[in-house]
Amino acid sequence: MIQSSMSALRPLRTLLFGGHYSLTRFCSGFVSRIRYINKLKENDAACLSALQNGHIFLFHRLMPLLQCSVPETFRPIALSYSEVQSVLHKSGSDGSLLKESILIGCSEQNHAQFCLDVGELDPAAIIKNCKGTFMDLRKAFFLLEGAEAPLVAKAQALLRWHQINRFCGATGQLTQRNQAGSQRTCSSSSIVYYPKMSPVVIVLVSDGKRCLLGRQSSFPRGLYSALAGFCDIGETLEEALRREVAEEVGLEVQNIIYSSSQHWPFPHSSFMLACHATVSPSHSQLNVDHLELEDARWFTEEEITCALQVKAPPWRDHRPAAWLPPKHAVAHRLIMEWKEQQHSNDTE
Ligand SMILES: NC(=O)C1=CN([C@@H]2O[C@H](COP(=O)(O)OP(=O)(O)OC[C@H]3O[C@@H](n4cnc5c(N)ncnc54)[C@H](OP(=O)(O)O)[C@@H]3O)[C@@H](O)[C@H]2O)C=CC1
Ligand SMILES: [Mg+2]
Repeated sequence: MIQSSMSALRPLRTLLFGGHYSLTRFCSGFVSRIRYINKLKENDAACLSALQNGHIFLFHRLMPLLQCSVPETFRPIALSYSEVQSVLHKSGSDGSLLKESILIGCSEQNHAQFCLDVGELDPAAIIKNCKGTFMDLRKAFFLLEGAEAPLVAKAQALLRWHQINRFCGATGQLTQRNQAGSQRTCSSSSIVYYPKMSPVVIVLVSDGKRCLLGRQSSFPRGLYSALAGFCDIGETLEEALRREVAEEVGLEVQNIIYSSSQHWPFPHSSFMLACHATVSPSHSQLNVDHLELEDARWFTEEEITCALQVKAPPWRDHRPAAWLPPKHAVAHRLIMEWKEQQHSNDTE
């Protein structure tokens, strides 16, 4: 089903070193992969050839095709070009759809990776032929392991971006994509459009002994998370963060410390910038804006430890126990970092 890594290396070597590659140079895997992806974005013919030797992840109306190996363990299915050709053929398509595949990356085994939305075709035939299932990303994202969740999220974000950027905002004309799908151009206005992410700040506020979590009414029952909000045009990260906390809970934060970032596929494609911040205990009185948040409250370390043990909301309880975002979410990372910090404070 999956091509051997040696055969997939050939196009990469030829492209980078014109066939006279040096093994020593080639062995710097990370740099080679990055440059390979960059070449594929610039060179349509090379990208088409990489597609013929690459791995393709199928989606149906933005739902990834997943295979369940062990109960509750899902993986995206990597298909070869000929396998997708055969699947399309069996679904009554002539295979020309394959050219619409979008480049998403390059595996550590040097397979160029692509995604393709087959939303026009009957999903039942594809599911039967691939022995998989198309699953809503909101559910799939949390069932996938390690590096596969961000890859699937990136693929879905790119597919969505292409679906909603078919026309130029200035001329109303159709835009054309390059083969990699890394940009779209309007031939009439010459405007080049690139895939976009919306910057979002997310912050775990601490008063020294407790951390602040909130929930929107749209969250699953009992789920609490760090405060988050979209950056306005012209704002710095720090300004957006101070504004969001002031708007949502009426506090003025200090000591902003950057933690990490992540691409987040919801609601569309967000670039989460995660930070820690503090307020003094004497200025920790909350004034929650209930138009934005259903609830916000301070959690002790003990309460956080309990909440981390709740795996899913206890549906029958009238007031369900609080539970926290899963490991994939940068909010989870902020909470774990805060917990560690509490321990190092105790041992100082
Ligand atoms: N990865 C993680 O750990 C976490 C991720 N998140 C993500 O952060 C995102 C932002 O948090 P949230 O509290 O909802 O944000 P906000 O507090 O900014 O509130 C969301 C509202 O902001 C308005 N808005 C402004 N700019 C945009 C934009 N570019 N795109 C969409 N809406 C915009 C919309 O209002 P209107 O509808 O009135 O136009 C929207 O309903 C969430 O979508 C969530 O998925 C949140 C918590 C944890
Ligand atoms: Mg918010």
